[in-house]
This record gives sequence, structure tokens and C-alpha cells, in this order.
Amino acid sequence: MFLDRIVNQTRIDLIQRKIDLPLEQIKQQALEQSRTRDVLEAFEPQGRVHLIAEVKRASPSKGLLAPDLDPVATAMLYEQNGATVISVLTEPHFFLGSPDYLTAIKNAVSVPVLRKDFIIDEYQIYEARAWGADMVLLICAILDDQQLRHLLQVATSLRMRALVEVHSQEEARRAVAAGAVIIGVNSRNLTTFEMNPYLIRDIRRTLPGDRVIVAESGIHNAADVRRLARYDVQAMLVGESLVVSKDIPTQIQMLLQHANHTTQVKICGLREPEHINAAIDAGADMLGFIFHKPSHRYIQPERVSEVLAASQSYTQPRKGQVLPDLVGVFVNQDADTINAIADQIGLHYIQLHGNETPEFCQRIKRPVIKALSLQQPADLARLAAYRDVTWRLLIDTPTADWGGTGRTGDWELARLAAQQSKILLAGGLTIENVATAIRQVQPWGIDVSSGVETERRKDSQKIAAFIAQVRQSENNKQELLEH
Ligand SMILES: O=C(O)c1ccccc1N[C@@H]1O[C@H](COP(=O)(O)O)[C@@H](O)[C@H]1O
Repeated sequence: MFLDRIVNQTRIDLIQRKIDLPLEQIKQQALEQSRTRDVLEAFEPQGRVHLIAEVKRASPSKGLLAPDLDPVATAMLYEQNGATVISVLTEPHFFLGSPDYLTAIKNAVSVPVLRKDFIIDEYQIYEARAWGADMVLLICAILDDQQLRHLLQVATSLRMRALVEVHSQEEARRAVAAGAVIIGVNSRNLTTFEMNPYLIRDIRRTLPGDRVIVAESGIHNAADVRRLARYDVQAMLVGESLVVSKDIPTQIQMLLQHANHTTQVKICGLREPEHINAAIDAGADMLGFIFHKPSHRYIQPERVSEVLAASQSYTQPRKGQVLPDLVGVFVNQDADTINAIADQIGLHYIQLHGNETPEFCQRIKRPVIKALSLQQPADLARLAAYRDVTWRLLIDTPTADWGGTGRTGDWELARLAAQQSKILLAGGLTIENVATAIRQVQPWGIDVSSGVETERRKDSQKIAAFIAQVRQSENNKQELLEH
């Protein structure tokens, strides 16, 4: 198995390196280095997704990626185009890395540098520092609890930061218990090389809010990074899609643009497989199901699994396609019922569209989208009480029917709300008005139901046209930013 092979090889290599340069000497070299560059400072401002750009020639899962790559020139290009941290492979056998690359890169850039390697011994941390690294990778899968704590403590004693990598809930729990501040969720299983793009979503919501989360592996395109914006990661670690790119600056700008300035789209009130297909094929980010019985869009909870199973796009996504997240919409139901339905269907978010209080939101065991309506500027003050106990706020048109009425609200008030919080804008959005809404309100996401229906039934063509319109308005925004 790969992980065993690489750890064995690392042990063998270490024996020789420790003979060539004993621990006391490498420690001395480490201590003689100038101050580390602080990764956590580099991750300011919070609320945006930073890029850790990786310099690697090869990987065991993909083979030779970029045989002619110039490590220093590539790292400089990364920095010039907005990378916050440079990750450097130093492992020579499987990744064709080298300590020399790390030192040369550290001298050529002004951002922090990560030693990306299979660290199993404190000696390697002193080495990392001696070579110039500001941060080290610690992989939970190859360390027991005692080793993890010890290596974290050695890194801290050298004023280095550690990126503690996990690939399961159990490893995430261990990382937190060991005191890891920066936790990387690797979508790739290092034993089988299998990818699980949904792992970050599931692990993210169990991690304490005060940890810095890094998404690792398999980050290639706009849809990949749009998802990361939903999981509130502070950084994405990207290697392969950069080193194989023919145009690295454009690839970096695309990743950063879509991770930080894209508009999330939720298509709500779905009840039929063909409309789920249409939403997925068009690139919807979230699918909403209404569990409010008086609504004509009501769907029985047990029916949701059936319609998803009958949706070909959901059960057999195209290669590389990542499925949208599932949102359940509830109005003034009790928390136990909501939590039970969420578990039963596997909902990812709960939208509360009634009079639910901030205290009630805290009883929901999934990230909460709280719908609020704004009638006058004074109503903006109500948002504050919900901000810390919800995942996102949703601004909908005030109506007696709670929502889904097809009526637009006050976009000026919504714009003010969007300046304070990441909001979803809902209420009367249509193919015709959505571009204006995005331009005027600048919401984090938009939510539509009536506007993609014909005679009270979802309309696949309208769903596709609506999402295309949103993406088009983003392209226009990008062009405006560039000129
Ligand atoms: O759509 C419904 O029937 C509904 C019922 C009760 C609460 C919320 C509901 N829908 C939400 O309303 C907006 C969509 O509004 P519109 O139809 O586009 O005007 C969205 O947040 C839905 O989740």
C-alpha cells in the first residue's frame, strides 16, 4: 500500500540523513533561521478563501505531472497572481521533490512556505525550519495521538504552523483533541487514492468554528471552488490543476474568483425528477424541498429520497460533476421533527422560514438558513441576533404566506443586509430581473421558486435559463473588474 511504502521509505531515508547531520546540528540550523512568516496572519482578511498553491512535479496517484516545471519560477508566478502560501513537495522518490526547491522558493517569494512531506519524526520539523519552511504538514493517518501532539508542540516551539491533515470524522476528532488550529481535509484517501469530494462538507460542520479549515485535493474548476464557498473554508490547497495548466495566472484567477465572488444558486420547491435533472445539469448549487404542508410545493419527506433516486443526474452524475447540496424548508415546525427529517433524508441545510427564534435555530443539528423579511430600515437590526446562530440569512419578501409568493421585496434594504452578512436573496426573482438583483444587492446567493415555474409547476427550460442568466451576469461582473 502506498502509505506504508512511503512511510517505510521515509524511515530509511531518515536514518542516512541523521547520520549525515545529527539532530543537534539540524536543531542548531533551525534555530539560526530568521523569523517565520505567519500563515494565520497571511489568511487575513477572514471571510475569503485563500489559495495555498503547490509546487510539485509528480504524484503517486497521477504520475508525472509537470516534468519540466521550474519550481522557483512557478512559485513566483503563484505569488504574483494571488497565492497566499506556497506548498513545496520535498519528498524525492514519489513526488520528485527536493529540499533545495523549498529553500530556493523561500528566498524568492515573500509569502509563507509549507513543507509538504510525510513527517513522522521531529527531526523532519527541524529540517523543515532549517530549509526555510514556515509551516509543516502533519498527516493524521500516519501518526498516533502521542506523535501528533509531540510534533505539533515541536512545530510550535519553532514558531511554525502545522497543517494537520484528516480524511475521516475520527481523524478530525483526533486533530481537534490534539489542539490543531489549522486542519486540512484531504478529499483523497492516501491509501486507495479514491476521491470523496463530499468529505469536506460532512467534516466541516463537525469542526469547531474557531479552527482554520483548508480544503485539499481535487480542486480543478469553477464548480469545485463554488462548493468551497459554501463550506466556509479559509483556504484551498491546489497542486495538480495549477502545475498542468498551460496558463497558470488564468487558472489561479479563475479559482480565486469563483471561490470568493461567485453567486450561489438555490432552486427551491422541487418535486419531480425531471426538474431535479434540469437543476443539476444547469449547475445549481443547492436544491430546496418544501416541507410546509399548505404550500402547493409541499413534498412528503419520504418522497424526497424517491424523487432523488429517480433523477438520473443525481444518481449518475457526469464525470467530474459535483452534486448540489440539499436544503429542507420548514415553517414553525418543532425542532425534533426537523432534525429527524434531516437525518432521514440526509439534508445538508435547514431553512427556517417562519417565526423561529435565534434560540430555536440553535436546536437544529444542521447549518441553518434563517429567512427574514425586511420592511423598513429598522428591521435590519433584527439580523444581528441571528448572525452567530445561523449559517446564512435569507432575505425574502414580507408576506402572510411565509414565502414562495413570486413577489419581489425591497432590494435597497436587502443590499444593506448583504453589506453586513452573507445573504441569500429570495422573492420574485425571474430570468428577467435576476441580473439586476445581483448587480444591485450583491448577495452571496440567490433563491428562486416561482420564477422558474409555469402554471405553478417547475419548468426545466426556465430553470436552465435562470441559472445561465446568473452565470452570465457573473461573467459580465468579471469583465467589468478586469477593465
Ligand atoms: O415556496 C413555498 O411554497 C414556500 C412556502 C413556505 C415558505 C417558503 C417557501 N418558499 C421560499 O420562498 C422563496 C422563493 O420565493 P419565490 O417563489 O421565488 O418568490 C424561497 O426562499 C423558498 O425557499
